[in-house]
Amino acid sequence: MNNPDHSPGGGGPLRLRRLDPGLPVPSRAHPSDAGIDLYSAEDLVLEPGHRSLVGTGVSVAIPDGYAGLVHPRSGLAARAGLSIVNAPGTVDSGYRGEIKVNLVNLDPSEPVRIGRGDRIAQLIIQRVELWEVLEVDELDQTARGDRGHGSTGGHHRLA
Ligand SMILES: O=c1ccn([C@H]2C[C@H](O)[C@@H](COP(=O)(O)OP(=O)(O)OP(=O)(O)O)O2)c(=O)[nH]1
Ligand SMILES: [Mg+2]
Repeated sequence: MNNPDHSPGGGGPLRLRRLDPGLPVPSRAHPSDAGIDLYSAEDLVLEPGHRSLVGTGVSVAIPDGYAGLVHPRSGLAARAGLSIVNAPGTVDSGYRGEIKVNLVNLDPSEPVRIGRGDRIAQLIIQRVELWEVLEVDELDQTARGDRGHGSTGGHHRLA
């Protein structure tokens, strides 16, 4: 359902260059979708367990204070086992090169065929805070302290 209150927000529009004019301009499938779908600039076959850095044919100028996150598409993940090695990939605001996607075939037996012009990933623009790092001698005390990685239990059914 469309949210009547949604607004473009942020510093949009996103300035984008097509390095490959043979591909469409990336867009959202629905106006309020979080992700802008990115196209593959290449034809390729990914064997099970293999990966490839795939061009999208676009570069963007994301304003400082924002980042682009390159997320997998859930349909391709469910149908074919296609994912992204470094999901979500981070596109820094200062980056002006081609956005590339490190695709991986996680299916144990079937190859994945990707055609030029297929939508292989989605770019989500998010605000980020550019905090400085301050080294200190001690951190404040908390109830959790240094306990993590399953310390609260609940994983007894998993091996
Ligand atoms: O999925 C991705 C992730 C990154 N990049 C580009 C944009 C990003 O700004 C740059 C660097 O990414 P990152 O900082 O994740 O990689 P790194 O290994 O730390 O490289 P660098 O030393 O260049 O920062 O690579 C992509 O095109 N696709
Ligand atoms: Mg980096």
